[in-house]
Amino acid sequence: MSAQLTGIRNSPASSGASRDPDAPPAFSVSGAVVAYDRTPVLHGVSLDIRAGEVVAILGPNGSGKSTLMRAMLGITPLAAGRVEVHGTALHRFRDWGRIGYVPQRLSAGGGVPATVAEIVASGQVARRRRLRPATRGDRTAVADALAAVGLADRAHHSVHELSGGQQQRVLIARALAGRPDTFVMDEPMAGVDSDSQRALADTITRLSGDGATVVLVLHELGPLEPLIGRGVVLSAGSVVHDGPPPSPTGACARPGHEHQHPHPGDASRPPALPAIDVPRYE
Ligand SMILES: Nc1ncnc2c1ncn2[C@@H]1O[C@H](COP(=O)(O)OP(=O)(O)OP(=O)(O)O)[C@@H](O)[C@H]1O
Repeated sequence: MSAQLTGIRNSPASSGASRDPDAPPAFSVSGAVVAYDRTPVLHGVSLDIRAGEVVAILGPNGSGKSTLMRAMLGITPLAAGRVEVHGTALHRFRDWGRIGYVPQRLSAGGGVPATVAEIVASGQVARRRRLRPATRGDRTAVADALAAVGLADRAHHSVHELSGGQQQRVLIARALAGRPDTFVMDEPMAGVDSDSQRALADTITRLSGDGATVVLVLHELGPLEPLIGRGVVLSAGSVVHDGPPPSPTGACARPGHEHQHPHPGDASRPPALPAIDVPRYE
């Protein structure tokens, strides 16, 4: 998809707002606590993400990255704390057309038979008025998004015919098709080949240049490294670093390092700046 991705026309619908220095943070999280089965997995996380900022959420497996993203979008309820989205308390926020969410892979289509184009068009629902049929502009946006991820020729295929990496690209296209100005992407590079990762990085760079806010869960910065000035590192449900993304160190810096295990000394290490995962995508 590399050459095609660079041709995307996906100017965020509200990029002007994102460039407004007086705009409220895209996300303001304070004291967020999330518990599953009464077991807390986020312990009072606080962070602001400015409109127009590109932020990587980093940390070991199970540290709470996906949970934080889902809590920021109201998908997972807070046990305590508060989230505001573009200046509005989450429970009052209605402008979901501004938000493009790329969940972790393999939820595209679920068990329902759906074509690639249908899944991508579902990304426009929040922007459409009820019962309004798709306009030519809507169809163009779907075609542009599919071209951007190199799947234009798969529009009418069942999503179940696609590989895991292609399904991931469908989820990214779905987010692009709604032309949001705020992207929340949970490991968008996972399962995507390295050429496509670079092309996707070009798209995210362009979206950022247009003023979009981009929050990404990443295991490694990879081709996005030049774009990411801020890394928020979670460890065991708490923020242990918020600033320039720390470099992977030691064995964790080795290309292809699998992070499915605790590091020696993890238990005793002070929660200062843990080594960053550099796992290999399958
Ligand atoms: N729906 C759920 N029900 C119960 N426990 C959950 C659920 N989702 C996540 N957890 C647990 O919450 C903790 C944080 O999980 P989470 O997926 O947010 O971490 P993560 O940092 O995104 O991990 P990974 O890098 O492996 O995706 C883990 O211990 C996980 O097992």
